[in-house]
Amino acid sequence: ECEADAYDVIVVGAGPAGIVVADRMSEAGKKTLLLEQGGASYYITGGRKRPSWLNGTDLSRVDVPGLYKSIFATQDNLTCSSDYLNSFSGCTLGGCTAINAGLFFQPPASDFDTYFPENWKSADVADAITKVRAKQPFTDNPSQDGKRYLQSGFEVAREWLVEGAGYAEVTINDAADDKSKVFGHPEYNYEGGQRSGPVKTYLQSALDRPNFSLLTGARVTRVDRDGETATAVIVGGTNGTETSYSVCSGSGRIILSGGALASPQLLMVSGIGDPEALTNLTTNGVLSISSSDWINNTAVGDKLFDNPNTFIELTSPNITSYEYSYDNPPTTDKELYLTKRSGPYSFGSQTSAFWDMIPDGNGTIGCQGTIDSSGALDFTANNTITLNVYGTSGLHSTGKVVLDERGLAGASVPFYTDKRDAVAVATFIHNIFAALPASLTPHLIARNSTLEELTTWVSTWSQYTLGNVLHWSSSCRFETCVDTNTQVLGMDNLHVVDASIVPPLTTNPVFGVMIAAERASELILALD
Ligand SMILES: Cc1cc2nc3c(=O)[nH]c(=O)nc-3n(C[C@H](O)[C@H](O)[C@H](O)COP(=O)(O)OP(=O)(O)OC[C@H]3O[C@@H](n4cnc5c(N)ncnc54)[C@H](O)[C@@H]3O)c2cc1C
Repeated sequence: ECEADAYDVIVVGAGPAGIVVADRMSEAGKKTLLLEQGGASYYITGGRKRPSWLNGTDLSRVDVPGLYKSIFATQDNLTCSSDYLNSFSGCTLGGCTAINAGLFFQPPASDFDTYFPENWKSADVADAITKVRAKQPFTDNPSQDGKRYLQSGFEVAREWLVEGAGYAEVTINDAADDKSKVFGHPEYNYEGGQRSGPVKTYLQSALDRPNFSLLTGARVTRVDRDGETATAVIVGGTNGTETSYSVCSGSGRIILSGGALASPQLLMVSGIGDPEALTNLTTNGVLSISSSDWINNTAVGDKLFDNPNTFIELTSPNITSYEYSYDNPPTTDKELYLTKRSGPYSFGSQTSAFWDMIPDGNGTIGCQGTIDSSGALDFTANNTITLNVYGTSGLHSTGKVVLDERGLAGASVPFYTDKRDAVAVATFIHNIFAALPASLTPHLIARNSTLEELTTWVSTWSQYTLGNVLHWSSSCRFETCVDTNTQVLGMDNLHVVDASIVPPLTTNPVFGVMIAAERASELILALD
């Protein structure tokens, strides 16, 4: 009964969420179209951007974990252009999972039980978690020769946090529910010493199905709707041309998976959002839908979240720092990687991760630390490492997705507007500094700083404080922006499934975003 050229499901955006949901829709027999504005990333997708030392291999720069940090220096069209987004983000097959560090931590059950609505509690997402774990490999020991590399920082941190501060050493994803004073080797979604992620797993199973189509270089500019029914997505071409892709009338669904900045933007340019923002879009000539056809909802783009980051530089005579190179890795490390997928280039520079839950009224605020293999900014001498401290779940301060006069999305996230957040992060630092060994010297903040001094320091801007981690989430929340089936409020067949619907997690987002996409797939399929 569906029109010949229409789809059962159109998914906008091939990030981790869009790939998972498109795979599950096609698996269920839906004629599925996945639209991605970016292009090739991993070698298997046709990606060929790489340093010359990878010539002759079946690797692009995306495949090699140790090239992670180079994305901040050269982007090769893997990130979103300033004609599309006012933020640093992945715009390529895999979305940010093609450019990120690959840290892959399962969120604790308490995140679902505390912050998610009915139908999304830990018991409800248990199958979704099992599915992600079955389909997406991860490891805390990525080097294929089985050895751990660049461990001097890990050993110093273990002495400090485990022997000194009483943290438990755990295999992080085996003890996923425990995020109080735990320490371990970071988990990465790598396989065989290479970057994995949904492009290497879910996208490959989708591509094997005849009812699945993937279109790259396809930027969706808006959703066409007939009142409460989404009918098509419009893809912009060069010179203002437009192509329309329709969903089956009566039964089709459109799923927005553009990420926590882009999905609210797509809703707004389709006449769904805060009337003040829609009025601005109209004034600027971006929106031409009459205000009587708007779906007014101030929750679209509201309560955007990112983790506030603090860099702490630490020096110890027992540490040997390691700087990664894009063009010229040391010969032994290059050979180790090329011949055995081993050595420092088999992972993305983080050598340790740890968490604590800081009491906050009747609840808790999650805090995470990760330790990098080198110093940063003004402290790049050898013997130095960088500790990234972020506040995570339970933080109170949030921001907003803001559209500029061109209708492009950017982020406004004023960290620590709620002082409890700064106190929690400062408490985390204060607690671990109480156990800092004499051999480990912190820079810029004294080892005996008071809680008040640390609270002021984390919430005062410098190159080391108030940093964005680029973990955008929570900008289209359950019950105010989407219902618990991920349907946009006021719409019949328009969904948001990506980091936008995920509340602030205790862990880095990707694992949680993939769980959310698995759970959303179950709920969407159950609607038919
Ligand atoms: C530098 C960096 C490092 C990070 N490190 C980690 C890490 O180590 N571990 C971790 O867990 N998280 C990390 N993150 C965050 C994590 O990658 C993101 O939270 C996650 O990828 C979000 O998934 P998503 O599916 O919601 O959106 P995204 O990954 O942003 O994917 C959205 C996709 O949709 C496409 N799209 C958007 N709008 C349109 C449109 N209009 N038309 C067509 N296509 C569109 C985009 O091009 C993009 O490919 C990092 C992020 C960055 C930027």
